[in-house]
Amino acid sequence: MVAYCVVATTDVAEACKGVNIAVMVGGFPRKEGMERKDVMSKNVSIYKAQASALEQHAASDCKVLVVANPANTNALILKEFAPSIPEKNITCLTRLDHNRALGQISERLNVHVSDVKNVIIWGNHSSTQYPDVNHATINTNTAQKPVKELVADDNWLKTEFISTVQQRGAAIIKARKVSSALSAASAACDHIHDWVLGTPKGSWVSMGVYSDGSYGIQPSLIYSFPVTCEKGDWNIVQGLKIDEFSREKMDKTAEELIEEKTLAKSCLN
Ligand SMILES: NC(=O)c1ccc[n+]([C@@H]2O[C@H](COP(=O)([O-])OP(=O)(O)OC[C@H]3O[C@@H](n4cnc5c(N)ncnc54)[C@H](O)[C@@H]3O)[C@@H](O)[C@H]2O)c1
Ligand SMILES: O=C(O)C[C@H](O)C(=O)O
Repeated sequence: MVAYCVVATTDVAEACKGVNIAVMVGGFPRKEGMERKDVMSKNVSIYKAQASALEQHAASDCKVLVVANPANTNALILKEFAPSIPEKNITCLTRLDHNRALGQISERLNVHVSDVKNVIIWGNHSSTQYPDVNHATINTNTAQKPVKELVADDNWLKTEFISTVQQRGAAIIKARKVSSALSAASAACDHIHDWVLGTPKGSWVSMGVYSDGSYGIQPSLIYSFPVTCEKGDWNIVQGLKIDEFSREKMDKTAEELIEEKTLAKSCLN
């Protein structure tokens, strides 16, 4: 028999005691008209305190998923102030953007969302993120076909598709006056599920992870990459061909993360 027990507490030490998986949703959320980095100073101090609590009280193998915005930079602050948690155990949520990209393609092609795979979200969970379908495929009855070939509209893929995914969070806030809830929770479950149990063979997902310099992205940023997961570990998918259009978009979102990192550091002083 498995015994479940929920501890509801406002004591951060008690909340972090012995945890193996920490999903960090606490924070000051973005309101209509704000960019995610506008909530930086409030969240930097929250993440500094929560990192220290995890550092002191969490299990040594604790896996951390930062959801609260600005998610990538909050995760970076958390990493700085929880030095004993391995850097591979600190991630942020871009799976929501990944799922949104799958959803846009599935609608466009009128196929089931589970038949679309290997989209990529590069970079920041912000309006500079780069949703990339260059390597994405669709399962048809007979074969796997490239999304680019089936959509057959490069202009749509390079403009409306990208901006719809980039702006989806803002569109939800405009419509609801609060940020996405169920889709974000579902994406957080997807992220942890695949991280712990593994990604299906031949598929990857997007996760915000500590850059090791792959694809020329500056190390020491939390940047969203395509990853495969196995036995509780993620690995960045290597060797994907990057064209000039993608390179520019990937660098632009990295630049924003470098700016956020500088801003976050200035908030700490
Ligand atoms: N990465 C993503 O894909 C994604 C998706 C949806 C929402 N978000 C972000 O997730 C966060 C939560 O969103 P929400 O709609 O649930 O917001 P919310 O305001 O309903 O919840 C935030 C919670 O944080 C708590 N909080 C405030 N200060 C705190 C502190 N110092 N320590 C601990 N907790 C504190 C608040 O009491 C509140 O319960 C926001 O930052 C939002 O922007 C991210
Ligand atoms: O956009 C936001 O601030 C909320 C969330 O990050 C989202 O993408 O829905």
